[in-house]
Amino acid sequence: MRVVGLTGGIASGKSTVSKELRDGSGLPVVDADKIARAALRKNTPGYKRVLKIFGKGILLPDGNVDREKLGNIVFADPAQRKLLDRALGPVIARTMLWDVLKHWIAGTPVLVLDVPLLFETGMDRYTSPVVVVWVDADTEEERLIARDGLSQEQARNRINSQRSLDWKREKADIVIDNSGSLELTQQQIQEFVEKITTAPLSWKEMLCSRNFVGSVVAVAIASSLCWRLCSKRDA
Ligand SMILES: CC(C)(COP(=O)(O)OP(=O)(O)OC[C@H]1O[C@@H](n2cnc3c(N)ncnc32)[C@H](O)[C@@H]1O)[C@@H](O)C(=O)NCCC(=O)NCCS
Ligand SMILES: Nc1ncnc2c1ncn2[C@@H]1O[C@H](COP(=O)(O)OP(=O)(O)OP(=O)(O)O)[C@@H](O)[C@H]1O
Repeated sequence: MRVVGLTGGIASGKSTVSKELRDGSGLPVVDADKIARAALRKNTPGYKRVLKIFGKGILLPDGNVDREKLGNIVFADPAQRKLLDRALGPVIARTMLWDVLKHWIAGTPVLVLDVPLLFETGMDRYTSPVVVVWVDADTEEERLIARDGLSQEQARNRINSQRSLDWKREKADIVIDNSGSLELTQQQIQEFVEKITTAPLSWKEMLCSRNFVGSVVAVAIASSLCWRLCSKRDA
């Protein structure tokens, strides 16, 4: 299975690109933001861990986490953000791993992991190619403010809580420049989909493929059975 990493900055257009990959090209996408949202749902283990750290002050009257309030706390203070990352990181990582495994078992040929913190968490080591959705800094800030109704300070805090988009761009295998129109972005997506669905498998992808692992396991079981039968017969 080819596991493609999709990342970028906050509001750079990852969801826009991943929606196009899913709906336009039929590629399955594992969405880390969606998993993170589920991990904070009321009374889940993630919710309980976060509540222990941040206290009941981050709750809405109905007991759900006030995401805006928690966001304002963690994006204004790196130490608080680290606490949240430590509480939710393992829960998110476990769910993602499980999702990848399900796709591997089902024989999915190409899977996209949409992970905002792909580089920051080191997950880029397990994905290839790594696709970075890039926009210039002014456009990123404008789109973030327009989408989430944030003040400029709130938007800057959120942007600065991640590695810069230019740094991510340097580390990318493929860059999608989403500073222009959606049509221009769609053209780039089509070119990249063509590349990832037709490129031959690397040796790492072949070693991890379901068929290869299946064959190794089958040979191991068969030789162990043979060995047992032969040693019984000789005894
Ligand atoms: C702080 C929270 C409650 C704010 O919720 P809110 O609805 O305002 O934002 P949302 O979840 O839609 O995230 C928007 C974007 O913020 C950025 N972001 C989210 N968490 C982090 C983080 N810990 N560090 C840096 N950037 C982050 C991402 O680019 C993400 O796409 C929420 O972001 C959260 O629970 N974050 C921790 C989980 C996490 O690390 N998510 C990223 C998955 S890799
Ligand atoms: N090419 C584009 N032209 C105009 N607006 C765009 C373009 N691409 C995305 N947008 C808008 O910019 C905003 C941010 O895009 P999107 O939500 O896809 O970013 P994201 O990287 O997934 O954000 P986050 O990191 O917060 O999850 C959205 O309101 C989206 O509609």
